[in-house]
Amino acid sequence: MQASISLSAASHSSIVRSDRTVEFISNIKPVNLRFCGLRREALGSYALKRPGSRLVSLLGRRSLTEVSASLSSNGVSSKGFDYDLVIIGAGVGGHGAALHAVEKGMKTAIIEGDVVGGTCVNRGCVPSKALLAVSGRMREFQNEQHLKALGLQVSSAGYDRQGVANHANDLASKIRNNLTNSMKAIGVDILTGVGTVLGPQKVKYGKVGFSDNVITAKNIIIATGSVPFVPKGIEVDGKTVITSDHALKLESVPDWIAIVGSGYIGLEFSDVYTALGSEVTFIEALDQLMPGFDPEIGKLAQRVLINPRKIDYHTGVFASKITPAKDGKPVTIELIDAKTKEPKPTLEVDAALIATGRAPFTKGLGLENINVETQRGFIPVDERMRVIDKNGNLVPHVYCIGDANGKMMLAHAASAQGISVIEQVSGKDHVLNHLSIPAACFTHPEISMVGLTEPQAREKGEQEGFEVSVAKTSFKANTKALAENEGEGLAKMIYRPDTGEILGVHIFGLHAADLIHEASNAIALGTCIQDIKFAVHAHPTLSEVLDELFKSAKVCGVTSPVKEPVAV
Ligand SMILES: Cc1cc2nc3c(=O)[nH]c(=O)nc-3n(C[C@H](O)[C@H](O)[C@H](O)COP(=O)(O)OP(=O)(O)OC[C@H]3O[C@@H](n4cnc5c(N)ncnc54)[C@H](O)[C@@H]3O)c2cc1C
Ligand SMILES: NC(=O)c1ccc[n+]([C@@H]2O[C@H](COP(=O)([O-])OP(=O)(O)OC[C@H]3O[C@@H](n4cnc5c(N)ncnc54)[C@H](O)[C@@H]3O)[C@@H](O)[C@H]2O)c1
Repeated sequence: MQASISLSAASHSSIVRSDRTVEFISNIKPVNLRFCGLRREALGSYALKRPGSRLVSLLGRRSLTEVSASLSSNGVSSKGFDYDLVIIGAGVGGHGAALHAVEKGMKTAIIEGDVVGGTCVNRGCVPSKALLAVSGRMREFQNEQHLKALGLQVSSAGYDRQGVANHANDLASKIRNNLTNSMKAIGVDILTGVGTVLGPQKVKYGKVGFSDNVITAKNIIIATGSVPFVPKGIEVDGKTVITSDHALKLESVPDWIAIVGSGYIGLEFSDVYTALGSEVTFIEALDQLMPGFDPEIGKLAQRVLINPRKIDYHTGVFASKITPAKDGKPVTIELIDAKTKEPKPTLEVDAALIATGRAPFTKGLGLENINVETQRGFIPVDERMRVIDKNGNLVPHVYCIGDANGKMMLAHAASAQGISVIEQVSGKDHVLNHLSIPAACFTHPEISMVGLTEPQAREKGEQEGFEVSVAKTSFKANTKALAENEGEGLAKMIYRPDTGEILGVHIFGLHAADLIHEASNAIALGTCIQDIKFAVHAHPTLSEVLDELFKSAKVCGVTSPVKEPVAV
């Protein structure tokens, strides 16, 4: 990206928060702009033409000179402190908090003990989605019936394992660089080493074996994330018994792999491995596969994502001991019944992927210095991410966000929690509604959800004395889905018929991960069904699945507040 003349390099880039915004900056070019010179007038005139843009909101509040000055430096710290904010951990949570803090004028530092980007960028969302992009195409190219229905002929589908692995690795490097540059450009101090809390406003950091640096900060955010959880008795060798950290490198594609745990990681990797030719055996401790999903969606997902594929499964069993392959012997998996603890027949497979959840990473953090005890490893926080000590009191000026607090182990939740904390420390009370945060599993087709499942909603309804209704629509009636020959899918909304409040939405089908946002935004903004049902959707699009869903809900006897018509 190029620097501007009237705005400094730092200030120009400071507007960059995501790839989309980078594009937006580049898109300014046609409006009176000669790169690499983003002239003041150009920026001003563009800003006026695009109401609602980030530039307009910045320029609307302050003069361009002020914006330029404040954006080109990383704030000035409050009196008596080295920084306004120190963040421990430069994963997506820490990154989201850092960017928002600088925008709010805070002098900010972020401490990272390993590589910038944390789990999501280096060992999670990013490389896994690169592998899933490949598995989606392989699946399509191998599906003769599907191709025939579209009138297509593909002679044969194949892949180069190292090429696929490189795609995942290259994507992670690219996003890691973007993340690092976005912080450097706005002057966030990226400090290298392990961070340890010395007190509510004091942190040390440094490389092991070197002398420590002590810094003070008005506020501290702990954002140290998580690592794979490996149950007792399971020996990981990184080759034949692996976690997602190893699997993402795709060093091999085993003929037969057991996946222990059928949550997000297990399910996404089953999609990757079966598309690349492996046979999969699921081992799941609970009585059903995908126990975290809405049961009806889970059932449909099993019918489409499990049963027709080379996948078998054992539910209600624990993997009590797993021994890696050695001296020509296969991987052995000893199983016990999850309830009775009776031994079950031992499995012998080529490899095993352990996908049994994640453990918070709080080692060496110095929590004892602020009188904090973890709970099952997680750092206890209240609804504002304020850390709670072992006596139940709030630790002043210390917050914890992301996987380390265990509220919702998702990348965008970590980042949203970080932004929420910054809002609070800059004087605006803010509580994040976790029931409005969407989640998605990127299988083919995808699964997405927001809010409560049907059983959770019914339980809440019983406790609080309200009725619960369910509306459903199928992808089979959607023109766009049928044009793509992808009519297998269901959208389901759980709602209150008395008020029109949306309690939860679950989608299984093509691009479900993108479709969920209309519902999650409605929940976040408190939009009721009787209002959203009049919103117009372009035809033919998959979004009409949700349009149908909203229209098919039966909200009784409620009228929304009358809104003044908006003149256009
Ligand atoms: C295979 C896989 C796929 C995933 N896919 C998705 C997905 O598609 N969508 C989604 O929303 N989520 C996904 N997740 C979950 C997502 O990756 C996490 O929720 C997210 O990374 C959490 O962010 P965080 O900032 O809390 O922690 P992390 O990303 O784990 O970052 C924490 C950082 O802190 C550093 N650190 C730790 N201790 C210290 C210390 N004492 N001093 C200095 N630095 C320290 C670590 O090195 C790390 O860089 C996936 C996870 C996995 C494993
Ligand atoms: N697309 C996404 O958003 C995405 C993708 C991957 C991971 N993640 C996040 O990463 C986290 C970890 O994912 P995950 O799939 O490892 O965890 P998970 O909690 O989603 O699923 C773990 C599964 O393993 C089972 N299990 C636990 N111990 C077992 C044992 N000894 N034997 C047999 N089964 C056992 C559990 O019953 C559960 O079904 C999740 O919280 C998720 O939010 C998100």
